Amino acid sequence: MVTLTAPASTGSPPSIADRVGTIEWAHLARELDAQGSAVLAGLLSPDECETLIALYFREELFRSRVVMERHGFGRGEYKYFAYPLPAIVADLRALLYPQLVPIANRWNRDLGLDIRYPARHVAFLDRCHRAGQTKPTPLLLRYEAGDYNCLHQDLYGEQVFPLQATILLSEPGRDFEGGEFVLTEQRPRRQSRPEVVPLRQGDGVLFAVHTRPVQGTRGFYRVTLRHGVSRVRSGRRYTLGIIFHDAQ
Ligand SMILES: O=C(O)CCC(=O)C(=O)O
Ligand SMILES: [Fe+2]
Repeated sequence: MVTLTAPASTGSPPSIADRVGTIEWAHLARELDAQGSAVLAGLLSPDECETLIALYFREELFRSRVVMERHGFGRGEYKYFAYPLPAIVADLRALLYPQLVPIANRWNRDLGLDIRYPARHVAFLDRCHRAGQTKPTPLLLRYEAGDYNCLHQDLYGEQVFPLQATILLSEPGRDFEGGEFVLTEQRPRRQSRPEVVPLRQGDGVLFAVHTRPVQGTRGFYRVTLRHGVSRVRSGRRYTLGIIFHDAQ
């Protein structure tokens, strides 16, 4: 886990760029290599979380709403932002991406894949758009008591950036109970490994979208990841999802 420096009590919190800049990316990369996920503690302030939750009710900001039960995805709902993204969402997406590119490129090399990612997010989006993936994928999710999110992978076409982020906007214990962020890792010819990632309000979790390399005794092998959310027992839970590829 990487803990970000708490904003000074006077003045405004540091910009997203300053916060992303102070993250110990080398440490985070080791965590991602070891576990397939890593926590960014205190990525957003409580005020920023509440502001993002309030956006959920501004219909004009979104391109679509998905009721998960209708598709067998679980229970609860989410909304995909339309372009232009709200500034804080656009900033997180554009600023986290370049930090993740070296990890993504190394993972592809270790998996024997030819694809490499450009240093800037606009260049990767251009690649997505040319492949017909033009719709924005950042989303807000909302869960109430009894809701959950089935294990899944956020793939939206052949263009895939192999890491993504989810930020918990609600405070566990106060706003909701249950609703844990869960990852599973399926290893070749072995049973799946579950991992629950404890998060507080404002914490982000970075994780592999679909596959990642794991160092074995005879080189790297590929594991398959899925993520989801256990049942919310009470209250309401909101998250912000940042996916770096666009959708068809
Ligand atoms: O609500 C969550 O914690 C998971 C959200 C999710 O599936 C995503 O961000 O892609
Ligand atoms: Fe997801």
